[in-house]
Amino acid sequence: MPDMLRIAVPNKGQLSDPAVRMLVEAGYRQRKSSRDLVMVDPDNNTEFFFLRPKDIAVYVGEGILQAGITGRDMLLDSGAPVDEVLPLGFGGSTFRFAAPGGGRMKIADLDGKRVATSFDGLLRAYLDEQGIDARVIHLDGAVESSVQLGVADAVADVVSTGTTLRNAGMETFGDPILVSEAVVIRPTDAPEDPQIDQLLRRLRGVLVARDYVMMDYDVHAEKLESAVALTPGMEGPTVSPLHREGWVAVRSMVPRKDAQRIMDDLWRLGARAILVTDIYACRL
Ligand SMILES: Nc1ncnc2c1ncn2[C@@H]1O[C@H](COP(=O)(O)OP(=O)(O)OP(=O)(O)O)[C@@H](O)[C@H]1O
Ligand SMILES: O=P(O)(O)OC[C@H]1O[C@H](OP(=O)(O)OP(=O)(O)O)[C@H](O)[C@@H]1O
Ligand SMILES: [Mg+2]
Repeated sequence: MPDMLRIAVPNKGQLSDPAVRMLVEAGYRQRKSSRDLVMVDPDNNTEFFFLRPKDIAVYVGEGILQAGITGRDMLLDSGAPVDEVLPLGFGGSTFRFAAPGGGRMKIADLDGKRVATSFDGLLRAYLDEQGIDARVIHLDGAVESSVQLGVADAVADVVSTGTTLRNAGMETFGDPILVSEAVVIRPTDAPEDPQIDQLLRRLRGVLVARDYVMMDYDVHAEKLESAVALTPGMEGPTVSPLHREGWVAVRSMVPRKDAQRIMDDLWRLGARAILVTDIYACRL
């Protein structure tokens, strides 16, 4: 038996629940209480450590844990020797500048100003790259209040819906510094690991099961080529004979978001008995 795989999972914050949900969908056991710090899953020879999202890159970078789930923004902010190996499609956000009256500001206006953030590493790197000489004020959270309270002139912060900024009377300006989402990270130059490959295959399977549905339909053989052009599938659809002269049954994966439009198009083409079902799990 190989050593137990050790994986870091966010213990709180925006990424915690969706990360746990995804691991459960991938067949892993998860903690019962939000106070548990460690959870052993003997069936999968895996141990999960519940850690602060910002610390996860540090643990993985030190090689203590073989992989972790964190935000791309946190990974880059940490400067730890870790690589992003799989984007996970949740925890989507942008990292942006904002200030009162930001609508009329440019990034160059930050020269000589104070900018508050919880992501010093990211912000400093960006300011240096842009050649802007601003003072970085580190805050642990609730950064949006800093301007109103007079400790900063602008902020660089995580923006999702923009509600928090709006409520603080601020507007974003400049291009986003970074577009982020939850990602799986591994130590830089980590060796091949069959257990990690299996974890990643399972997570990719969850992503596909979420994004795709299975579509079945019957169509006249004469229309098969046009129908298949609408539902090309992953490696070509399965076509089986029907017990009805001149007709075939087709089965193909289609993107979930396009399913209704494809059903309409197939119907117009003369396809019938069009069925859509969820994919519970998959390995492609
Ligand atoms: N409102 C949001 N919507 C989506 N993703 C978000 C949102 N806020 C933060 N994130 C993302 O979630 C990740 C974790 O951020 P979160 O704010 O939960 O951690 P945190 O507040 O710094 O954690 P803690 O303060 O508990 O250490 C980051 O990658 C961030 O980009
Ligand atoms: O654009 P919005 O949809 O309003 O979301 C963005 C806010 O969400 C996060 O805060 P969180 O709730 O994690 O609090 P924190 O300041 O303690 O990190 C982030 O730091 C922003 O403040
Ligand atoms: Mg937060």
